[in-house]
Amino acid sequence: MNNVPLIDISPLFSDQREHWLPVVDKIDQACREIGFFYIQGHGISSAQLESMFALAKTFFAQPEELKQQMLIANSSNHRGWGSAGAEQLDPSKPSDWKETFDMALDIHPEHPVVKAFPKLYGPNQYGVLPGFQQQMNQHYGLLMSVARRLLKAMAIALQLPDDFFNQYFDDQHTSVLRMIHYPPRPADQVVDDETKAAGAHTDYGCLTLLLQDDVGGLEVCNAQGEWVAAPPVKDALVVNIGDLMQRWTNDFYLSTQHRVRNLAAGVHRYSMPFFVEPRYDTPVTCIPSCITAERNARYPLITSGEWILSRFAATYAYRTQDEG
Ligand SMILES: O=C(O)CCC(=O)C(=O)O
Ligand SMILES: [Fe+2]
Repeated sequence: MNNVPLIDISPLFSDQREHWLPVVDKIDQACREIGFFYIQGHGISSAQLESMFALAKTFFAQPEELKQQMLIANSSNHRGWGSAGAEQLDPSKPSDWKETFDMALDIHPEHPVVKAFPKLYGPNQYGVLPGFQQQMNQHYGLLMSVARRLLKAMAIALQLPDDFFNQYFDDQHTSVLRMIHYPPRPADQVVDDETKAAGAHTDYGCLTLLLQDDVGGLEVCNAQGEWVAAPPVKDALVVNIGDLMQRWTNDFYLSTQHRVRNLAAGVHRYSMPFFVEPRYDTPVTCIPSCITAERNARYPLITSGEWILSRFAATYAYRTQDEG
């Protein structure tokens, strides 16, 4: 597959199962062949998406000292603001140049689930921007309802009960809404052809729903190892499979590498990935329909939370320091 397919998911709003099935097939095919697809007809309005870009611009334009008060490194559960350059280990080889903001379900520090798993659950850090908390939470809810339809479609495709995945997305799921700002690099940074705005990686969780602005630069590595552009499509979201879903499906659904090309001088880019991740104690073990005559189960049982934390530890220096 040398392009990222576009799927109209509006039939997933029907309560008649036969309307779902053609869309289920398209999603299933995209997940197996490239692990990436665009969705249209997802029900989130153009005005809502525009308002989120406006919010991101206002948020990241706040003074540095206000953003410092929401520093993600001060959060035990990975919420808040991360500065551009925080992960800059070798200044002669500039890597990702982006600032970020992460939020998820906000759970009181005294709640038992926070006591049990303090690295994934707990409060958000929103700062002081008026209306910010409310708007982020509203958008989080809208994205989660799109994700639930996709998870149901995948359950149908994989011959599971309709709510198989959604049962793990109750009031303790760990999905994260992230806003990203790629600012222009400082003039003294030396960049070469290999420098990317976001280096090649796979996502950790089940699915990612990405909203990107109209700058472009997102690229996806297809099964033949070729980098394919995933340019902005107005009002569409880009959906991709993450490592946890690849593992759950015994490598039938592909968690595909992707990256963002380095930006032209002076250009700002904004994007918003929504990382769809189930509750911590979700048992992830090979789905029966993904065991075939040619393919035994490839991975032992793991909980979603253990998996996500192991991937975090490999990525964020500030987390590994205190984890030894
Ligand atoms: O900014 C983008 O378009 C992609 C971001 C991404 O892949 C990620 O944050 O995982
Ligand atoms: Fe990603």
